[in-house]
Amino acid sequence: MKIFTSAQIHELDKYTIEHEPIESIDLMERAAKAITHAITEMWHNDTPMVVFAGPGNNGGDALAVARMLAEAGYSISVYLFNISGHLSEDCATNKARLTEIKKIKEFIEVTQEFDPPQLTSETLVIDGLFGSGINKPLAGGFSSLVKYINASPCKVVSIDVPSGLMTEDNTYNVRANIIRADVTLTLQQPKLSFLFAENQMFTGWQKVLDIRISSEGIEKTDAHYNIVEERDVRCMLRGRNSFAHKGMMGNALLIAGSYGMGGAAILATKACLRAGVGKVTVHTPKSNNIIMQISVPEAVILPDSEETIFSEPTDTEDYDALGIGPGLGTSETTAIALIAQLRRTQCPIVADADAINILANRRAWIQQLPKGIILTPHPKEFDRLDGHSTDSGERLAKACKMAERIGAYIILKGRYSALCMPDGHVAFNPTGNAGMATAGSGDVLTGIITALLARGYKQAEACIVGMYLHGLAGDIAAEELGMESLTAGDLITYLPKAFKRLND
Ligand SMILES: NC(=O)C1=CN([C@@H]2O[C@H](COP(=O)(O)OP(=O)(O)OC[C@H]3O[C@@H](n4cnc5c(N)ncnc54)[C@H](O)[C@@H]3O)[C@@H](O)[C@H]2O)[C@@H](O)CC1
Ligand SMILES: Nc1ncnc2c1ncn2[C@@H]1O[C@H](COP(=O)(O)OP(=O)(O)O)[C@@H](O)[C@H]1O
Ligand SMILES: [K+]
Repeated sequence: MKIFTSAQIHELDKYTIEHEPIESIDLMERAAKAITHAITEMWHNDTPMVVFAGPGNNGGDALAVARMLAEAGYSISVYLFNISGHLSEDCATNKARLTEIKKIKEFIEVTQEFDPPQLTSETLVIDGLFGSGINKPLAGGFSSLVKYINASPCKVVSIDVPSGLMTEDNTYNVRANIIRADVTLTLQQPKLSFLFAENQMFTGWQKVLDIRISSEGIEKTDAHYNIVEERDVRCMLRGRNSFAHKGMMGNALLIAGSYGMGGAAILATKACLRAGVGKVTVHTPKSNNIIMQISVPEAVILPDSEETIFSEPTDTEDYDALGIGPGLGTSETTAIALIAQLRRTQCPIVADADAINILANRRAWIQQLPKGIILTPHPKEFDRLDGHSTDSGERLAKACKMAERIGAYIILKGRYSALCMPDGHVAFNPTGNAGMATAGSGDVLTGIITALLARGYKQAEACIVGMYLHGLAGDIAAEELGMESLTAGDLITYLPKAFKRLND
């Protein structure tokens, strides 16, 4: 699913109006119907409702929704903020339509002074102050109103966007002046900023309402941001030839584990095998040899000459992919070996965890990484690599720049892991859940992506399929076990079911 910027949303609106064709006011009516329907499904008609409408089309939506709810028997008070004396055309039309009907409890047009109504825990506030047209942080009277609503015990449903939240970049926004909604009913597609962890407190529960924006327009518009969908992943999955033998299914090399962190190597190795690789070899310190042999008898172990750390690069000629980093440690010897390893490796690489931490301590090296390398940092690891970011938006922008600059695929891990590609595009992964916030989950992802690379998936596909399968395994595990007790090992156990669900 493409995620458009507010400028693109505005253009697509216009495209739909021209090409469907549909009058602008009728498109607003369609949106309002969808919003009203969603509200009536969630709140009974004995809920007292207060609508706050702004001067633009978000306010227009709110006025149309107020009319529809009043006609459905809800008790509605409406405050329309017309401070500058100018309403958008469709907002003005909806004001006229609203004032024609008798069923509204009260309609107040605020032009100067505003005496806020009491908002009790029974009240539902419908927030239609500002939507995708906001162009600067809220201030003055609007910020006071937002603070008043946020401090009240009422429930809040926001139309399209919580008022005050920018659809993309909130780095310089004033967080106290953004509505904290319980529910956000967003039109057509989630906005980019909804995918960032720190904005969940503003959007609350999100529901996307289809308002039938021109599919032709959507098709024609290139989006930098996409949310991966199951059908995309199904198309990318490779089948198994019935004559397949292990030599055809990829030969993977993992370099992982140090003394005390052998578990990371075990998790990555097991995940690699469960992701369908033909053969996996694990280069790990001597002290892990027996542990590995016992834990993963399917793997070949290549013990390092050192007892407790990775110290010498391996020849990669025979391998189809390298996964490096889980539990590796960051000692000086390991750092030198890692850099030598990256320098001599010819096959596709995924570098995670301590491999990233080592690079963060030697930033000059980042520029020399092999083209097409996959890096899988969590937010802290990325900050170590590229400096502190104020928020997820800034971090994503930096990751995109780095991916372009060094020709890498960077997966910024999180609720919606973001794959930043060298061509500037970003794919967000929708699967996964909070049960996966447990040590070792990332090692499992590294194992999966290494396997897919070894099986011949191109970098972008390996990342997209890998992220999706990893999250889906977590979702199926959570369906059966609940989130609380989930461990990284469960992700491996449920990987077969994830594959099966996608293959069926
Ligand atoms: N395809 C779509 O997405 C559709 C969008 N519609 C609605 O239209 C909305 C967008 O409407 P608009 O583009 O009119 O924008 P908004 O209604 O979000 O706000 C625009 C108005 O707010 C003013 N403004 C912006 N930032 C401000 C600030 N910080 N302080 C004070 N005033 C500020 C602008 O000057 C303008 O008057 C969407 O959010 C949605 O609710 C629907 O009506 C129909 C279809
Ligand atoms: N709340 C969540 N929702 C979805 N996925 C999550 C969530 N928390 C963690 N994950 C996933 O789990 C993995 C955690 O990786 P990471 O932080 O590197 O863990 P570790 O270093 O312990 O292996 C990432 O792939 C991330 O996307
Ligand atoms: K809003």
